[in-house]
This record gives sequence, structure tokens and C-alpha cells, in this order.
Amino acid sequence: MAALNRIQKIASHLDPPKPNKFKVALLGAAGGIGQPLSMLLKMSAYVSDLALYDVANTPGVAADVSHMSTGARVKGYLGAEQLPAALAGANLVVIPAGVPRKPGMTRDDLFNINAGIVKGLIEAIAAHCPTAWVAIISNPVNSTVPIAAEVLQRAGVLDPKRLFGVTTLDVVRAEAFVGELLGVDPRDVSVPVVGGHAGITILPLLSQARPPLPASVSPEQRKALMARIQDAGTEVVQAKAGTGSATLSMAYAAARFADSCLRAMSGEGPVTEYAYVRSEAVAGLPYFSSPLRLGKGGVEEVLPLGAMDELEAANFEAMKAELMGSINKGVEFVAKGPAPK
Ligand SMILES: NC(=O)C1=CN([C@@H]2O[C@H](COP(=O)(O)OP(=O)(O)OC[C@H]3O[C@@H](n4cnc5c(N)ncnc54)[C@H](O)[C@@H]3O)[C@@H](O)[C@H]2O)C=CC1
Ligand SMILES: O=C([O-])CC(=O)C(=O)O
Repeated sequence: MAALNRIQKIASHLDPPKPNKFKVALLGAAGGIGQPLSMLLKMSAYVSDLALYDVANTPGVAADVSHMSTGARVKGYLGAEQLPAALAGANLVVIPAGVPRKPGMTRDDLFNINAGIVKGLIEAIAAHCPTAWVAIISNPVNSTVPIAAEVLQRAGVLDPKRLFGVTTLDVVRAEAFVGELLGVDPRDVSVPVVGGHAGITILPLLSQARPPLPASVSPEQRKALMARIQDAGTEVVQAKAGTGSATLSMAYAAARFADSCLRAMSGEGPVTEYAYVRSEAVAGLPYFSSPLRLGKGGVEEVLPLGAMDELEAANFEAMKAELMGSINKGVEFVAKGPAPK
């Protein structure tokens, strides 16, 4: 029996199971996030076709990435007239298109420019790949996801199971910072981060961290850690001093999220991920970032948030008004726009 197991193990190593392959379209592919994310997606075993779309510079990015000796076929698409071809047949569309923050700005300050960019791109998705899964990175995520949902709903193709605001970077940061504090490898750390993606709407549930924070971590240290995770985007914006916001860690986080989506699409479930989705199931708000069980058709279940300690419960209550305001702002932006054609 042991010998048979060994032979099977060697055989599976020689001929590992081939994952299903998918077309991924990246909109905003030539930007600070888009370029490293293009590279990471080109390395994914799940990607057969990588469509790199932007309004500038995609020929260069596509030529560069296409020289990597990995499986995915790469094609660059430049300008609005090439967007339909970029989207045709896409299984997953990832959107980091839009402007980033400069020091002193909030994510909401990006609304005026990015709301219109996201609306236009989602209209194209509704027309050219209405069944694709859509992962939105463009800020303010708390508003851009409701914008996307309203646009898809107006076009009659909304399936909330397939629309995600990418909050993986908050989870990644929590893992990194807790790992640093505990002196353990961040890959062995798990920390739920729920809510939204701006300031106090980012709610790390440190009381559920694994490994748990020891009693030697004081309430003040816990509070400081929570604040650092909530303000980590601003930490990067300040360190970059006017040249942009998080791009490399975001590309890592988005590649991780994309791989989870593609694994779930492949039927390799169940896959658990955090993302900002339309669902009142756990928080009583129309959109909330929650742990999700993903399957072939998208979100199969919005999982419960679990127990919160006193500090987390207070933060949960405190965020609700801000999050609701950002959601309404997105919904109203679409409602005030021209009626769909
Ligand atoms: N969800 C999250 O955790 C995070 C979100 N972000 C957000 O991601 C967005 C992008 O950030 P960066 O890549 O650093 O910005 P960037 O300015 O470096 O790149 C944005 C790219 O979008 C492109 N673009 C603009 N309008 C477009 C359109 N209509 N169609 C296609 N492409 C278009 C630009 O040409 C540019 O290449 C920002 O809104 C930023 O706030 C950034 C970090 C984390
Ligand atoms: O802070 C920003 O503007 C970009 C972002 O969302 C993040 O790094 O979490």
C-alpha cells in the first residue's frame, strides 16, 4: 500500500492535474497596479488568455509581458474602440482603472473622476461579457461597487454573486502586521477583515486572529494595530510622497483574489475569500465585505462575521453611517445619470 501511494505521488508529480483555463481581462493594465498585476496574472496556471486594456501604453506592457515563458496568451488593447474585443469571452474582469490618491486626499476625493471611469467600463462589460465575474479595485471601493451593481441592474444583467469589491489588501496587511508582531511567518497567520475599504469602515477582527494575539499584547497595542491596518493605505500614500498609492502589495493581493476566483470557477471549491459584495445577510447594510464561500457560480454563501470583542463591536456600529453614505452616493450617481439606451 505504501509503495502504491509512493508511485501515485511520483506519477502525480510527473503529470500534475491540469487546472481549467480562463480568459482574464485587466482594465487599467498599464497603471501602477496594472503592470505588476499583468505580470502576476501571466504566471497563473488558471489563465489561458490575458487581455490587457488601457487608454494608454498597453502595446508596450503587452509586448513586455508576452515574452514571459508561461502559458497564458497575452494581447494588448488600446482605447475605447478596442474594449469590446478585450472583453469578449472574458470569464473574469479585474478593474484597477482610475486615479490614485495623493497625500492629504481621502479615497472619497477620487469619486468625481473614478465614478465615471468605472461606470463606463461596467457598461461595456454589461454589453460584451455580461456573465463574467467582475473584481473592482478602483477607489472609492465603498461607492464604485454600488455604481457597478446599479449599472448592471439597469442593463438587466446583475448577478450579485459575481460582483466583488477587492478588499484582499486589507487582509494581506493584517496578516503581515500580525505576523510581524508575533514573530511568525505571515503565511501562517489568518485575520478576518470585514466592512468596507476606507478608514473606520475597514474592520480587522483581531479577536479572531490565528494564531491568537497573546494576553501580553495590551489593549493599547491592539488598538494601535487596528488603527495601523485601517490607515495602511495612507501610510503608503505618505511614503510615496505624491507619486501614488499602494501598487505592488495591491497587485499581489489582486493576484491572490483572482486566483481564488479562478479556483472556485474551476470547481476546486470550496474556496473562502473576503470581498465587498451586495448582501444584507450579515451586517444589515446593502454592501459589506464579509467572508465568502465561492463556488463555480460565484458567491455560494456569505459567511457569518463571528464574535466581536467590545472594541470591534463599537467600531462595527461606528462605521455604519459612513458606509451607508458611500453606498448611497454611488447609487445616486447612477440614478442621476442619463437613462440607459
Ligand atoms: N482596492 C484597493 O485595495 C486599492 C485600490 N487602489 C485604487 O486603484 C486605482 C488605480 O491605482 P494605480 O494603478 O496606482 O493608478 P495609476 O494612475 O497608476 O493607473 C491607473 C490606470 O488606469 C488607466 N485608466 C484611466 N482611465 C481608464 C479607462 N477609462 N479605461 C481603462 N483604463 C483607464 C490609466 O491610463 C492608468 O494606466 C486607484 O483608484 C486606487 O485608488 C489602489 C490600491 C489599493
Ligand atoms: O489608500 C489608497 O488610496 C489606496 C488603497 O485603497 C489602499 O492602499 O488600501
